[in-house]
Amino acid sequence: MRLAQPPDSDAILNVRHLNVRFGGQHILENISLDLYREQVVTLIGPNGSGKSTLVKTLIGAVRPTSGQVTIAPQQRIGYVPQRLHLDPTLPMTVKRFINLPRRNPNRNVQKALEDAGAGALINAAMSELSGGQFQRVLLARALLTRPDILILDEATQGLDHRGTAEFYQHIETVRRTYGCAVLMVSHDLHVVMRTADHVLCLNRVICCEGKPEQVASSPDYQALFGDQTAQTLALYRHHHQEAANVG
Ligand SMILES: Nc1ncnc2c1ncn2[C@@H]1O[C@H](COP(=O)(O)OP(=O)(O)OP(=O)(O)O)[C@@H](O)[C@H]1O
Repeated sequence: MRLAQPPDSDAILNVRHLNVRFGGQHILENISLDLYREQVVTLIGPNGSGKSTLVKTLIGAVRPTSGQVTIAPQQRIGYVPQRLHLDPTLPMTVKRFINLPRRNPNRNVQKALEDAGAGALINAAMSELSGGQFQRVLLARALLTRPDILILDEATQGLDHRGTAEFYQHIETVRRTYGCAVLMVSHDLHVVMRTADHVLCLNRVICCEGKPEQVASSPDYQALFGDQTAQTLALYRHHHQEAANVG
């Protein structure tokens, strides 16, 4: 049972007893979480477990049936969606896209693109970008607000291993440069184990949470992710052991 907890005043985002129903269906049930400055929290869970719905509730795109989402005053949110479809016949440069719906000073646009690892793409056509380049442009767009909280909904979907690894390197650089908290949905368990400070495993309810290693060895997590878990965890332990031996 999850006990009622008061919001943590050090957190920059609090969720308390959040419930979302669509029609008669309970999609999210009694979700509570805290996000702290510079913390990386990763949300994992099987398909249809409510990850995107939770993210959309946090950014205000879905209204909860009950419960609270509280964001500390003056905290700005940057959001990188799972996917964005643009009409490929629409002639649009990266610069034009990134200035929708509002124009930004050129130096801000260039800086955001550089921070997202897309500095050379400002005059490229959106329709000619690779999947990885496209996602970096979406990241740059989210950075224009200089976010305190960066929220990413499976931003590496469709990227290969290298593209995924590169994208998460940019996220790590961004977290350090902007000092922002990161909340991301990820299916890539290797990335989760390596990069997250805190993992939330969602399956309508939060079925387990904690440091990556704690979550990976939890029976609830293993019931959801099975063998993949054992392999990921073994690799994670191996790397950490090696790092400890070197250090
Ligand atoms: N607007 C909506 N109206 C009705 N049902 C919805 C709506 N949005 C999502 N759902 C349902 O809510 C459930 C959770 O969906 P959600 O997209 O949040 O899951 P997810 O964990 O992000 O899944 P995936 O890993 O496949 O992206 C699904 O059963 C989905 O069909």
